[in-house]
Amino acid sequence: MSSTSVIIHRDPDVLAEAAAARLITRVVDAQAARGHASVVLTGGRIGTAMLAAVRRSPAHSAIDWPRVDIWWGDERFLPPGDPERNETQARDALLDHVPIEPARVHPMPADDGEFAGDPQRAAEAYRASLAAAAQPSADSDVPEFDVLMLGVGPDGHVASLFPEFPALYEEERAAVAVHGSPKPPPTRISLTLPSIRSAAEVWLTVAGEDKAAAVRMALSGAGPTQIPAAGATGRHATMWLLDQGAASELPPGLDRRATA
Ligand SMILES: O=C1O[C@H](COP(=O)(O)O)[C@@H](O)[C@H](O)[C@H]1O
Repeated sequence: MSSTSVIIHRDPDVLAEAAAARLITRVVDAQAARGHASVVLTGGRIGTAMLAAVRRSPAHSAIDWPRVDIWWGDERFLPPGDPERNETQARDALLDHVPIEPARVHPMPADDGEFAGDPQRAAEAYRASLAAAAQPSADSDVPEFDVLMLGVGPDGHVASLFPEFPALYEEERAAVAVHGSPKPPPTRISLTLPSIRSAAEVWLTVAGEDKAAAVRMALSGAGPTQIPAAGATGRHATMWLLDQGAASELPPGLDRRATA
C-alpha cells in the first residue's frame, strides 16, 4: 500500500527547513529500525538548500553519520570539483561538515580519468556500484533506499529524466547516460524510473510558480513520458513538499497547507 501526500509551505526557505527536519527524522528512524540509512540526494536549488538546513540544525547530531549511505539521483557529467556538479554542491552544503564515512558516499563518476569523455562507461560504473550495494537476498540491482529526494524542473523533469527522452523508457538498467539535456550541461547521468520507484519513500521538493503547471499535471494524471515527475513514486510513500508558488495551480482538494 503506497500513499501520496502533498504538504505546502509558505516559501522556499520554510520548505527547505521543514524538509531538512523531516529528513533528519527519517534517517534517525531508519537507523533505529534497521541499523543504517540509505539516502538518495537531488541537485537543484531546494535540494541543496535543504542540505544546508540539515547542517544548521542542531538535531542533525541525532544522526549516526557513519551509518548513512549517500547516493545521487542524477549528476551533471563534469570534471571533479566543478561547482555545477551536484556532488560538489552537496559536499559544500553538508557532507564535508559531518562525520560521514567517506566509503559510504557514492557520487556518480565525474568526467575525468578512466571515464573522461565517456558518460556511458561512467553510468555503467554507477550501475555496478549500486548492484554491489544491493541486498544479496533481494531481487534488485539497487540498494534499499529509505528516502530518495528529487527536484522538479518547469518541464516536469526529475533527476535527469527529461520529457520524451529515451531514458524514460528504460526498464532494465538502473542508471543511464543522458545526452542533449535541454538544461545545461548537456551530458548527465541519471537513475532511471525503476530505480527511483524502488525507494521506500520518494520526496519531491519543489519551489516556484514556474513549476506550478508541472506539479499540477503530475498530480492530475499526466503520464511520465510527458511529465517525468508523474512517474516518480515510492513503494510506501510519495511526498510532494511544495512552496505556495509551486502549489498555486493545484486542483481543489490537493492544496493542503502546512504553513499559511
Ligand atoms: O539540473 C538539475 O535540476 C533539477 C531541478 O533543479 P531546481 O534548481 O530547478 O530545483 C534537479 O532536480 C537535478 O538534480 C539537477 O541535476
